[in-house]
Amino acid sequence: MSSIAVLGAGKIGEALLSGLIRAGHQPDTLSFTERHPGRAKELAGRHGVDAVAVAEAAVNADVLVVAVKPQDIEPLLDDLSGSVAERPADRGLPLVVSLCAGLPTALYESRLPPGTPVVRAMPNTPMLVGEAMSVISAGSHASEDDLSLVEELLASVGRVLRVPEEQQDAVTALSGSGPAYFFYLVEAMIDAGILLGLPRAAAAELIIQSAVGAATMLRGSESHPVILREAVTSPAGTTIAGIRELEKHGVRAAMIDAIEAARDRSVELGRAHEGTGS
Ligand SMILES: NC(=O)C1=CN([C@@H]2O[C@H](COP(=O)(O)OP(=O)(O)OC[C@H]3O[C@@H](n4cnc5c(N)ncnc54)[C@H](OP(=O)(O)O)[C@@H]3O)[C@@H](O)[C@H]2O)C=CC1
Ligand SMILES: O=C(O)[C@@H]1CCC=N1
Repeated sequence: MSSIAVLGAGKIGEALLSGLIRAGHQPDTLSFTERHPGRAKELAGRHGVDAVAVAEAAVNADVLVVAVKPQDIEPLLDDLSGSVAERPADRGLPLVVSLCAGLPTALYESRLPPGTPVVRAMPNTPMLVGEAMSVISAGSHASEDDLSLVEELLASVGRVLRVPEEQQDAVTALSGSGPAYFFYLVEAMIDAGILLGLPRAAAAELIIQSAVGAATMLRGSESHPVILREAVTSPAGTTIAGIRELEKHGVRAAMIDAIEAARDRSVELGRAHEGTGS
């Protein structure tokens, strides 16, 4: 089994560690790096995984998963480029997997030793419960074996799709950020229940179970979401009265604009590092 080091064990890095352990990866094949000793200790205790220095991970791990904020990538790349170059020849180059929104594989390739294989991956937080949607793209030195290894790794915590790298900003907006939009809608619907006088716990149970039921129907059905929605929408009934308000408030257009803005931000995060390569 490949040894995997997660560089930056924040929200998504910890979700990955936790998802991999849940999926049966042995904790002694995993490690992570963190800037704050307190957080490193807490995580090591929670998951039974070793906290290591970036230089140690860069020399020893087979796979380096980069999970820092895009704004923090420059110092990490500086550290990595020196340390990866110090790997013993018989270890070969590590496979670098970037989870960072917006950052192209070309950025890593321009800063790491020549030939370093890089895969860009965009997972999402449902990997915590084995239901991630992860999307992967190969950089110019990543082989089919590299891509398959990342696919296998991420398949242990959810579903995986391959796309050409130019689609990754759109992917980031749709499935990377997507869970946040569902959580936002659920929050808003629970608030509506409170407005209508239901206890918060009851409103939450009604909406969460409805979300799980709707998601299960979407996954299991050959039907388009429109057909499923029409089946709920009775003539002169309650649902159409609600749908009319959603249309009046431009909720569909707002969702399209929101996802377009997220895509644009992903592009912008990548552009911030243009010209920093050697
Ligand atoms: N959250 C999500 O749903 C998803 C996030 N991503 C991507 O994952 C990346 C991380 O996001 P997220 O987990 O939300 O962010 P977090 O800020 O929660 O996690 C990043 C972690 O990396 C640490 N860190 C920063 N620099 C270093 C370094 N040089 N060495 C070791 N640790 C370091 C940070 O420490 P400190 O606290 O000091 O900043 C922080 O704990 C981003 O690039 C994001 O685009 C991708 C898919 C989904
Ligand atoms: O908000 C972000 O930038 C990250 C990337 C996708 C989900 N969270």
